[in-house]
Amino acid sequence: MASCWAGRGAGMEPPCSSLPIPALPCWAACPVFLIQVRLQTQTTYQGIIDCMVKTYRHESLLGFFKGMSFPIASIAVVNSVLFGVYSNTLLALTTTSHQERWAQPPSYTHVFIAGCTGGFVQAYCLAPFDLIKVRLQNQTEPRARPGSPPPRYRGPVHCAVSICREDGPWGLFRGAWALTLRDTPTLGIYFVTYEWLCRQSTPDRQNPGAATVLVAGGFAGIASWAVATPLDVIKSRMQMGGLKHRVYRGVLDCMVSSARQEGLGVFFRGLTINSARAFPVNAVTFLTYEYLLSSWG
Ligand SMILES: C[N+](C)(C)CCCC[C@H](N)C(=O)O
Repeated sequence: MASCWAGRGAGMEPPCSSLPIPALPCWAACPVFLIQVRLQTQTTYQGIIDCMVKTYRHESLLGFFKGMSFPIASIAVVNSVLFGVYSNTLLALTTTSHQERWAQPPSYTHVFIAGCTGGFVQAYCLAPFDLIKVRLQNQTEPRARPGSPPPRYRGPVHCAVSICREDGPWGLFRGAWALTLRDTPTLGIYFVTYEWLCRQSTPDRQNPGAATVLVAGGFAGIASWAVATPLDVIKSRMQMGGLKHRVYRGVLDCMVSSARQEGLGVFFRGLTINSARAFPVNAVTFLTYEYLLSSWG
């Protein structure tokens, strides 16, 4: 069996099914994504509970799952790009193979550069999926209730086609620059936090155990979301530009006018809910990554 799981003592087995693991936390995380996006882009809610109650009253339980089928389908692709670019950049920078990664750990600078590179590349793969998710999640119309005005987008494909028709194919990349600014440095921080926590809690040159990987992955997610939230707010607002929001001239314009109108607190909207979601999602993500690396690497 894989090297990562080998040196950890008798009875330590890798998880039996690795690929389907992220599916469950992803679906469970849908309502959290929806609340986060609405809190960040709409001013009608007083907080998490208020947003949940209003969404439930107006759109029923199904309302919480709006806009997620498409991004969930894309998660495998986006994560493969991120982790693939990250580990290959690290390989190119350090010439240490995956198997020797814990015995000859790369420097934190190399981990940071590889994380930033992965973040930069994945941002452009993620951009169209994320745009569609944000647009659909911001539709507050109840589903198919006779007599009520129809929502602007009927589903992810209709949303993509409408954006292409209105703004051309590049319209699918609206907000992509803010997304790149959000993900490039914060994914560097993500991988550095993970590596640091693993190394702190594992004896020198040994592979981290499954519990260590889960905890380190969870905290890496929280740390990177804590830093990313201000730009996440800006990204979501720019993606909504032209719909419920005014069109911003750029990232800076969006930052300045949001802060002027709503105060500095605007940059931390969705932080609590993001962090609560980030722990389990990223714990499972890293466990799956380590398992796959050790069995294929
Ligand atoms: C860089 N940024 C903070 C945006 C995301 C970092 C973690 C990515 C993970 N797929 C998640 O959804 O939590």
